[in-house]
Amino acid sequence: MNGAAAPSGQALRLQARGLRIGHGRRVVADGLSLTIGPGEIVALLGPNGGGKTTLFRTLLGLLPPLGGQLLLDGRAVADWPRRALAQRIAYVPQATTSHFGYAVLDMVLMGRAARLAPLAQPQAADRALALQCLALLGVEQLAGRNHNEISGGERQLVLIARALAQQPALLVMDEPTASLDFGNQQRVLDQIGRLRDGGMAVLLSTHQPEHALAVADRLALLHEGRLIGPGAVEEIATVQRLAALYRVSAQQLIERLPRSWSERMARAPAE
Ligand SMILES: Nc1ncnc2c1ncn2[C@@H]1O[C@H](COP(=O)(O)OP(=O)(O)OP(=O)(O)O)[C@@H](O)[C@H]1O
Repeated sequence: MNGAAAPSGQALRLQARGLRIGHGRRVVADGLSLTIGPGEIVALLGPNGGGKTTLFRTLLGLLPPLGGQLLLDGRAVADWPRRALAQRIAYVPQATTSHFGYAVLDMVLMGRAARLAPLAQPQAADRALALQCLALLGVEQLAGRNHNEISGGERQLVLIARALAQQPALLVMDEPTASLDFGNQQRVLDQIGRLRDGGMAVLLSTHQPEHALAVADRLALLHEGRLIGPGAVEEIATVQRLAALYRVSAQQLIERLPRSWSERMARAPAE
């Protein structure tokens, strides 16, 4: 990773133990345990409605855990001041339009908020960094455009640039390649790999198992309210497990996945 969006320099460890997640009294998943630390990419696969976003929002302190333990560097996430948390963790949500017609550059500058003194305005250096982050995603030409008047894929890239401008130690990305064309999917995956190489921790969800294979150091499956893993990709992604996860036959799964993926899974231990 070049210097533009280098992590803040502090090592980070996010740890969930026996976590129960959900909305109000509605439990979505229970008994979830995972740890993520510097310089690794953990990918999460799961069906629609399986609880990936709910888990991410809980890890980010945006939803209260319904049970279990959630610690950032040994301290409960709920006890971290929001500003300090925002200096450590950035979130790339699924792309949506905003009610306000912000310019793209201003959207990215919002990523600097936790790094500025309270009520301070962004400075030239913040603007330069924001532009650099847009350039990393190949969309610096959008800087002056209205955020609501760009395409869904462009918005996705801008949201990633905003998260990079935050210079987090952990980047949580909810389906970062959804709505991107083939080339931009590849460029975003390459960029995520460079962030990891630069020491950032990355937790991402995807509906494309081959993307997890391409970048993840460890893989987890969120299946019927339980977390399988995180563990080595080959250990976790067996044909049987993925077929059950997506409710297809093993044959359908193998036919649909790229050959590189099915060959790698073929080496996985049988269940
Ligand atoms: N705000 C909410 N209030 C109540 N239930 C919710 C809320 N948001 C999501 N849910 C429910 O929680 C469950 C998990 O949803 P979640 O969005 O976490 O799944 P997901 O794995 O991210 O799905 P997708 O892959 O479709 O984005 C679903 O049953 C969903 O209907």
